[in-house]
Amino acid sequence: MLKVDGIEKSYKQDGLFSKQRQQVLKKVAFECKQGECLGIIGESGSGKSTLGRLILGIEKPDRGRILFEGKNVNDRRVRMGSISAVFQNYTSSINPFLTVEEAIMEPLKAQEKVKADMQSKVDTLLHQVGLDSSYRLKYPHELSGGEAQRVCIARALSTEPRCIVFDEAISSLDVSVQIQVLRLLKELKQLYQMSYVFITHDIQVAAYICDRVIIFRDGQIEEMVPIEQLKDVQSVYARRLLTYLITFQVEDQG
Ligand SMILES: Nc1ncnc2c1ncn2[C@@H]1O[C@H](COP(=O)(O)OP(=O)(O)OP(=O)(O)O)[C@@H](O)[C@H]1O
Repeated sequence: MLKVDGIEKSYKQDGLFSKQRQQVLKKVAFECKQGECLGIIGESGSGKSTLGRLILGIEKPDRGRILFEGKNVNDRRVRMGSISAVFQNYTSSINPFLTVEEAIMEPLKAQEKVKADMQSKVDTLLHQVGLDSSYRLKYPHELSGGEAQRVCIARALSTEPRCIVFDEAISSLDVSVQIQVLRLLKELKQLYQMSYVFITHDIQVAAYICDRVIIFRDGQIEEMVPIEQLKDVQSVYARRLLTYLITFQVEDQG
């Protein structure tokens, strides 16, 4: 369904006259199957978000290609309505001047797919993310973090995408809200048979929702494992990273 084929990406390094480029992604290749949740775990700065932006077509790779159902995501028509995103920063993801209803309908308007029964569609989406119709006319500043992120999920679902990229999408929520949202995402994935690319630094979250994970290191795939084999990763780096993340999370929660 989603095929990342040998992509490379570099950015110009800081400094007005610098000609040097930082190679952020190096020959990254993998596939995400239909209905699969593929986790991307890696250290800060390893290139996870860059990879997410390339999958979403927000930026283009220097080399290689990303195919969605055999077609290049560089073409807006290929990704529009088919690939959605939910980012960490839910407050800035929603236009503060739009009501919840308008925010949810925004992607459909962009697709010129606004229909007469739009209100019932908004109600259905709100219901699916655990919010009732009374939220329709609220503004983002009237929502809690968890509610705002549910609205972002409803908006991402509005076009009935076949793939959603989550970039640290639940990291800033309280742990209890994280669990609710994760349950919700699992149910929705099953309901719509969607694929998820789930970028996270949280190993427990990955263990809960992902079918497979890619351990990312310095812009490259270090290892790719089914979630049930996560504790058996082979490379020394992957083992160290996982141990570090688990220790960090346990300390963080204790
Ligand atoms: N638009 C950009 N211009 C220049 N450099 C960039 C740009 N975007 C990312 N980078 C650099 O690319 C590297 C990878 O960044 P990226 O945000 O993809 O990492 P990450 O793994 O998502 O990190 P984090 O977990 O902290 O979000 C970093 O060194 C970053 O400074």
